[in-house]
Amino acid sequence: MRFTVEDIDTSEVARRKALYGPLTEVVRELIDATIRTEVDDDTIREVHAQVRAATDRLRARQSDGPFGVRFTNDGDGMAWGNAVIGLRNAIAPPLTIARDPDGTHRSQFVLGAAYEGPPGLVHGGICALVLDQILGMTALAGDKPSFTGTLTLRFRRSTPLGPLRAQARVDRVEGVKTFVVGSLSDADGVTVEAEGVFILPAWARE
Ligand SMILES: CCCCCCCCCCCCCCCC(=O)SCCNC(=O)CCNC(=O)[C@H](O)C(C)(C)COP(=O)(O)OP(=O)(O)OC[C@H]1O[C@@H](n2cnc3c(N)ncnc32)[C@H](O)[C@@H]1OP(=O)(O)O
Repeated sequence: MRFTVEDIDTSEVARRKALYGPLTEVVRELIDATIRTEVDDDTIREVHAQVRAATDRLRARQSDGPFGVRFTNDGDGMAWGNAVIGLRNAIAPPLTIARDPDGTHRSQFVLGAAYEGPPGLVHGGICALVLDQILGMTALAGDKPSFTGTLTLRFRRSTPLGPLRAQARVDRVEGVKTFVVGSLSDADGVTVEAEGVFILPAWARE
């Protein structure tokens, strides 16, 4: 499992964020444009070649696997490949998840064309993805890992593509198990309710 420490300081983290963040954002836009474009065939073929060439340039030097979750000596966490919050992951919406003083975690975000299931609606698996992340981050206590054991969803009504909110809070802790509840909402209220059991794995227990 790739939890690693990188010997870099906060200013180097900031430099990398400024470098990779805009690249990820433009690739994210490219995904949306690829779904929605109605330009002519020749333009599609030209852009295909340009994107192929750009991809080959990036691949000229790359890591031999996923990004992993890296920490700096200053304790900064870099989950930059994460499918929901990853700074370097263009398929991440991405979510910025804030923690209230009472421990509730919240996020406001927009899901566009890349997250469609039924027409105009968010794919159910994407609802699960977002809720797993926010419930999982809510379950984290200090530097202890916490893995999803069970995630239960109730889809109360369809979730429209567009601006959304998610929130989560710890319901209770029983030994190595943290029970978290949360929801996904649109402007009219809750669309999906979630309950999760997050577990400190045996290999991480003292
Ligand atoms: C800003 C950057 C910061 C960086 C910071 C990192 C950020 C990065 C993001 C973090 C947020 C990630 C949010 C996504 C979270 C995932 O996506 S995690 C990935 C999906 N989950 C998995 O892959 C888990 C796979 N399963 C496993 O690894 C193991 O089965 C588990 C769940 C760890 C449990 O195994 P175990 O440790 O051997 O557990 P075990 O000792 O048998 O049982 C312990 C207790 O749990 C119960 N239990 C066991 N399995 C289950 C289960 N599946 N369901 C319910 N209860 C269970 C047992 O009954 C037992 O209960 P008690 O007897 O204590 O009452």
